[in-house]
Amino acid sequence: METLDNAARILGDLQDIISGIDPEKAQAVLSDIRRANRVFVAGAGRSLLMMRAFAMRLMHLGLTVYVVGETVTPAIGEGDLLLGGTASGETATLKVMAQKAKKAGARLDLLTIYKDSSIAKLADSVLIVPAATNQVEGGKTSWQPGGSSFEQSLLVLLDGMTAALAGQMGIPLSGALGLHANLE
Ligand SMILES: O=P(O)(O)OC[C@H]1O[C@](O)(CO)[C@@H](O)[C@@H]1O
Repeated sequence: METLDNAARILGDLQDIISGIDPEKAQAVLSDIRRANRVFVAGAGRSLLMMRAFAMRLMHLGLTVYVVGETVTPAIGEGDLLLGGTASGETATLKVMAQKAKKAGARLDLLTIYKDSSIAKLADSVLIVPAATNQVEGGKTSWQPGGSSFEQSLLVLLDGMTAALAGQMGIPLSGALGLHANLE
């Protein structure tokens, strides 16, 4: 039962976190995704895994999307969007990517907990995910390790965004898997 009690506690936390997200800011990111020539997603560790999952869904919807760091990911430039996911907003590798993307003329949207973080300060648009980490930094402290509550929130938020995007593009979600990899 301990496992299921913990899972239920996570679901309760997620409910609070998701309901604390600004819907207008979420729509702004969604509009940026639709407007972009190409979308590049980036992050580190488990945050990157969640961004990867979102990239797959954007591909399913027919958008041109790349994961930064993949061998086949091309140069970013004007008209493109770099969408970063980072709990701390301070991860060094993502900061360098953000700086380079801005220099190349791309737009930078960031999903993070901290609006005053150094990567958030570089961003054109910041969507705050009011999760917590296990660091004691002024605000909340999570009972879970590292950025777990942020990472879980990211997956749920981005799946919600996928459904909204599909609706706005007139694509039935149930039929959105036609482009899914057939070599697996
Ligand atoms: O989400 P952030 O703050 O960029 O941190 C990423 C780090 O967090 C982790 O995803 C673990 O929670 C690590 O794998 C990674 O190093």
